[in-house]
Amino acid sequence: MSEFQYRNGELHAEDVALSDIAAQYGTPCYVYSRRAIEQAWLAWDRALDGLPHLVCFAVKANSNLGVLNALARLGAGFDIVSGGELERVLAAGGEPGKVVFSGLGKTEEEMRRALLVGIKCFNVESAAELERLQHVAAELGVKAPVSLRVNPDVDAMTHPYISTGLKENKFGIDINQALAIYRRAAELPNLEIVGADCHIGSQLTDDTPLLDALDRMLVLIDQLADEGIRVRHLDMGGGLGVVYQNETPPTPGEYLGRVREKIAGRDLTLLFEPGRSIVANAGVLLTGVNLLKPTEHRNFAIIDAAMNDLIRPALYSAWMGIDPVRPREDVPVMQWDLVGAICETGDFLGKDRPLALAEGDLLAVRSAGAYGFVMSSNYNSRPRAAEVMVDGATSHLVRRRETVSELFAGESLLPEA
Ligand SMILES: Cc1ncc(COP(=O)(O)O)c(C=O)c1O
Ligand SMILES: N[C@@H](CCCC[NH3+])C(=O)O
Repeated sequence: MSEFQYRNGELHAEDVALSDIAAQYGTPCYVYSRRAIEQAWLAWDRALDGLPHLVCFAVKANSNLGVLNALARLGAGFDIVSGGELERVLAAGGEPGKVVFSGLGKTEEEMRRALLVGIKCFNVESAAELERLQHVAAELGVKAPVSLRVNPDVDAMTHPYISTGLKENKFGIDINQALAIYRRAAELPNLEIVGADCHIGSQLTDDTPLLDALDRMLVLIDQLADEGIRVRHLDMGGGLGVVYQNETPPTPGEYLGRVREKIAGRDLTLLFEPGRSIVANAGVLLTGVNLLKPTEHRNFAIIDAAMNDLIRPALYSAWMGIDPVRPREDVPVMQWDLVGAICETGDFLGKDRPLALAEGDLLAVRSAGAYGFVMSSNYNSRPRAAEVMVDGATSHLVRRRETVSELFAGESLLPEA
């Protein structure tokens, strides 16, 4: 059940009215529900009950320290893709031994830091990265735990920008080359092969491609075993879709039930890296209506959030639900384009939405907990929004709104002539 519900004619986050949050922290503002985040992670964890497993939240989906801290307290693992994400996990109280490091461009410095704090595994995406990791681990005199991220060449049937498991995508090691690169890894003295992994794309609304990828990974694991290379864990990445509009993705329980059948009888620890399915529907972007501009052709509602705050509609033509915080009946319903104040025609959060609007109204952009704030920018020198975590009847500011002077901190004027 959503933690964002109408009560007494007003949209609430858990037990807090969104209008109170807007009054206290201003808009635009991201609002997360701690209960929703916890329930979503627990749904994954409980569906794997009885199997050795670790559910590693994909930090890229939402890296706010408050969000990571809530998950760390549940015992979550974390999937990171940069040194910056590693530092966030550590600052949020995450256990380094539950961190897997994905990403195709790890630097020596990032590898060194991850080895020193003792992460669980490096998901290696190329032969060149393997050699680099060997070199860094040798310098430190340690063994690096390694899994190869395999590109299984399956079509995730999702938006092309978020499909990652096809031969033509830049991610992972071609499944046909995986055996050879595993053999090489087995020869390198400062590497220890611990796993195999893949991630084929995001916002998958059907689990057939995920299960096809699983079949391919199991064949590879058997081939490796025939060569005496034992893989202890299989990491199937993230990718499970959520409902934005009228999609019908499987629940984690349904998907993992099918995974369970396929791996029955195997001595394998299962890892997953869900991002969106943990946080998307645990967050909204709260925004105010700044000005109304009805024209002969379109009706524009200029809101105080823009594509710099939430880029999904502009970047992927993503549809996000947009609801009034306090629905009103004193003005007629009209078709509105909800646009930001940025100088780009692509700066909209929704188009053709039937809404009854007046200046000063508050709107909630739904399903904004994943790939929302993390993809925000300062374009048009706009300070980034605040982030608030609701927990029952209380709210905590988990990131304050940026100030304008922070926008140019670190920049400098030219030297005197
Ligand atoms: C390697 C990796 N793991 C996990 C994820 C998380 O994916 P999602 O948010 O779709 O669950 C991604 C992003 O798609 C990814 O690239
Ligand atoms: N940013 C994308 C998902 C990217 C997945 C990252 N591997 C989105 O909002 O849908």
